[in-house]
Amino acid sequence: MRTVHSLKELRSILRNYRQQGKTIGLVPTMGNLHEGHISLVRKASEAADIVVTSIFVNPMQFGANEDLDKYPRTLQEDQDKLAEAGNTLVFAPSVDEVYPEGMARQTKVLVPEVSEGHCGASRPGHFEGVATVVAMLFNMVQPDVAVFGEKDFQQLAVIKKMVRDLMIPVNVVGAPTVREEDGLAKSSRNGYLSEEERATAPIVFQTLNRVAEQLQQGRSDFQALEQEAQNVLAEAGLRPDYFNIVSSQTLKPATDEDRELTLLVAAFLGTTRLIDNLSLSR
Ligand SMILES: Nc1ncnc2c1ncn2[C@@H]1O[C@H](COP(=O)(O)OP(=O)(O)OP(=O)(O)O)[C@@H](O)[C@H]1O
Ligand SMILES: CC(C)(CO)[C@@H](O)C(=O)[O-]
Ligand code: BAL
Repeated sequence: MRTVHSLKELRSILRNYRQQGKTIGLVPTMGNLHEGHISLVRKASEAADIVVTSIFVNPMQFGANEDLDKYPRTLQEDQDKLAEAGNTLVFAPSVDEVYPEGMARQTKVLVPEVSEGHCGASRPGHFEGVATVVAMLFNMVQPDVAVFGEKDFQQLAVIKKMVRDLMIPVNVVGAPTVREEDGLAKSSRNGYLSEEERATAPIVFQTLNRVAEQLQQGRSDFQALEQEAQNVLAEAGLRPDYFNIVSSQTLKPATDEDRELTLLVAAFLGTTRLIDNLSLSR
């Protein structure tokens, strides 16, 4: 497995693979890899001949008061895990390589409707940063297939919409959320949790499951359920950001007609912001 830092080198290696008729899979990440990321690499390697994992902590998607500076950067450990998982190439560009003119750039990718609400409301500009860098990664790597985690449900919806609207020739595939034994969704940010916070964190997935059960038992007073869920989280010591019951297709508030529902949640535990989601049919 090789690691490259420059776009020039990346393109030259990929040109070679393409000439050999190989298909290319891309797994975009911000590094500090865990089993969730590795499951995406495995999925990509089933769908394509060679797998490129990008590791880039993208400044454009972080808000001014967010954790850009403290976000864990662990390239050596990440490389070891990727080599073991059968990854072919790591692309780990510097900020200057991706943004040679700095952050005051002209061209941005906006995916308005699907970026509204949920994380889009709490993190203004976040999905603009995500869509822009993912569009750039698609142009840099020109993958046949790209794999993203369902843990970031709204992000996956934004990327799918962007690809359709801009007719980017890539097959975007979602992969299920990998969890700890107690149900907590694996996330690089779990590393910020104190021992006590880590013990509390599974309440997020437990609450998703409890609300899903109630929906399946026929409850359809969505707003009351959302409020109850927020109360449960608050009583456990979290600060809920949102708990929204939405149509899985549109991510708009659920209506009685919707059969496929997704529960989206974000909550702070201390200063750490956890997100999770659960989809159900009824
Ligand atoms: N537990 C997980 N299961 C499956 N995919 C995941 C999981 N966690 C992250 N991913 C996916 O990995 C890709 C890279 O995500 P990222 O590097 O932000 O990881 P993360 O652990 O979610 O980090 P963060 O804590 O910053 O949200 C995304 O497509 C994301 O949805
Ligand atoms: C898709 C992504 C790599 C873009 O920076 C990031 O948002 C992430 O890690 O989910
Ligand atoms: N996992 C999504 C990237 C972010 O939180 O910035």
